[in-house]
Amino acid sequence: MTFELKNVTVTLDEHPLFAPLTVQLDKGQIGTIMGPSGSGKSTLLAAISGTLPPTFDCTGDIRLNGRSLLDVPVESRQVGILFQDDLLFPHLNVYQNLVFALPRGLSKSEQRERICSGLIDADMDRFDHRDVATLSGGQRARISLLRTLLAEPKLILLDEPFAKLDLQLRGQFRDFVFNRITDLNIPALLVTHDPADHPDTGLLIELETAHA
Ligand SMILES: Nc1ncnc2c1ncn2[C@@H]1O[C@H](COP(=O)(O)OP(=O)(O)OP(=O)(O)O)[C@@H](O)[C@H]1O
Repeated sequence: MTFELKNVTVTLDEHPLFAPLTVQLDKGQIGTIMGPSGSGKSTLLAAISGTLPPTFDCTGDIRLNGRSLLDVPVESRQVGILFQDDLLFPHLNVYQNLVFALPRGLSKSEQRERICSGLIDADMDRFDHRDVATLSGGQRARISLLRTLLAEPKLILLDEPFAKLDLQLRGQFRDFVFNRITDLNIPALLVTHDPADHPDTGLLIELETAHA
């Protein structure tokens, strides 16, 4: 199995935030995590990406492509994250924002080729020198996704990435994201409050409150 959570929960002062979770996702499959506010959805994503604050502990096992991630440092996990706030660097242009994400060791021409082909794919081929502050919400969202994908993640985590987009843009961007995940053939976990975000072929995962 490509991605597995085995009896995973996150504890704060030894109290579990949610009931132990077991999930399996195959390549290209999207798991939609739903649950009440404060149930631990974002904290679970932080445990998977390796960015859990030290006040929390993670128990159980998290496996990606056959190996446990628990002892793997954050920079080696190959887990990409997309948030509802895009976190683009405001003082850099589109190209400069994207070049940061590329794997190390590429030549300048390889960097340019990957970025240009990504921009064409995002229907933004002449935007490389644009100041990110001048982009529309939908354009920012696509650049932000592109930045996540250029890092060649083996798993992608989506923390309410559609929440701030208006209804029409939301549907378009959602399709764009799901198509890229299918093309890359990597598993993805999506946190959302909107059942409409759940793809028909996806796996619905409900976070349940832990019993005392
Ligand atoms: N750094 C922290 N220190 C202490 N408690 C925290 C910290 N971060 C989050 N929490 C608490 O952990 C719990 C889970 O928070 P989390 O953000 O994961 O919930 P969520 O399910 O993503 O919520 P929402 O749907 O509202 O975004 C909450 O009770 C929250 O207050």
